[in-house]
Amino acid sequence: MSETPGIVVMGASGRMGQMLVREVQAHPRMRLVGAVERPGHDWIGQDLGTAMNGPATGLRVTDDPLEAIAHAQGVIDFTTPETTVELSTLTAQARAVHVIGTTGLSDADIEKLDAAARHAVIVRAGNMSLGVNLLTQLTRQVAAALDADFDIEVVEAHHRHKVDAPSGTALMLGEAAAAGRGLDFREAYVAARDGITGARAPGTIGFSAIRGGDIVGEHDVIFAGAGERIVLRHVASDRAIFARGALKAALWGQDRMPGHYSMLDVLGL
Ligand SMILES: NC(=O)c1ccc[n+]([C@@H]2O[C@H](COP(=O)([O-])OP(=O)(O)OC[C@H]3O[C@@H](n4cnc5c(N)ncnc54)[C@H](O)[C@@H]3O)[C@@H](O)[C@H]2O)c1
Ligand SMILES: O=C(O)C1=N[C@H](C(=O)O)CCC1
Repeated sequence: MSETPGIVVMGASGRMGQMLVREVQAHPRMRLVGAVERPGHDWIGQDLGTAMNGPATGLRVTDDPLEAIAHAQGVIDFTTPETTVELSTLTAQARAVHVIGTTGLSDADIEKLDAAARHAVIVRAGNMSLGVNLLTQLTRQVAAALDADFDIEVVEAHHRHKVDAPSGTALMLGEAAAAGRGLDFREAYVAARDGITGARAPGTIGFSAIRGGDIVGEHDVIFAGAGERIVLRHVASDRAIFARGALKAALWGQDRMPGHYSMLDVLGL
């Protein structure tokens, strides 16, 4: 294992991309060796530091992931499902650890990631923060402890630019609740209610999404019974929590066998 693995940040100009660039640059045991953006983006060919309105870094932003990954040990990828799936074959060929924060992946996308993970390490989570991963474990425990008289609802809120719903975090929490209660997640899942919906079906897990302003990410798991209600809540106020989790995953993955891992593996939860 390299003492200071070379890291590529995909989607370097994005909300998470810029946060990741700063965190990797500040990390004592990592080197930033590449920054990738989509073809046609304004930043392509520019010095990364200058593009971020700071001092020059000597690293040019590229639209060629293959070139960027060639000398990297880790790739941190918070982009789009299409980009993430395409990238997974390149990271697998390069045997680089692929840390995936991208959400909105379909089942078919995840199957493709599983195939890539036969050759290299993938660490993927809809939320890379310690707090949310701990909350998934608490959610599972509470769901297991309460009987079916407590209805389970997941409510999430994010900024106005978010393109997928329910959030990756909400899905993680819902899956944990389903596992705790012994439900089939797909059968339990109810994501939209509008009009005359009829009374709440027993054994379901409902999802509601709020989008607005600059909300970083808020999640409530509600267990609503007769006469009482338990609410498990996580509030993110700084995207750095996601970036730091991703860096931890990139380091953790360096001496692992190929496989498709989660943040629970990284954090030992
Ligand atoms: N897992 C987590 O902890 C976590 C936390 C925050 C965000 N996310 C997810 O990360 C993703 C990105 O979120 P964001 O808010 O940073 O979005 P964003 O739109 O600000 O950033 C995405 C970046 O990816 C770039 N991109 C798109 N296609 C590309 C390609 N082919 N090659 C290289 N770059 C490409 C875009 O140009 C953009 O700069 C979303 O799916 C979001 O849900 C996950
Ligand atoms: O800003 C986003 O987009 C976020 N996406 C993740 C999700 O879908 O849960 C994590 C929180 C922020």
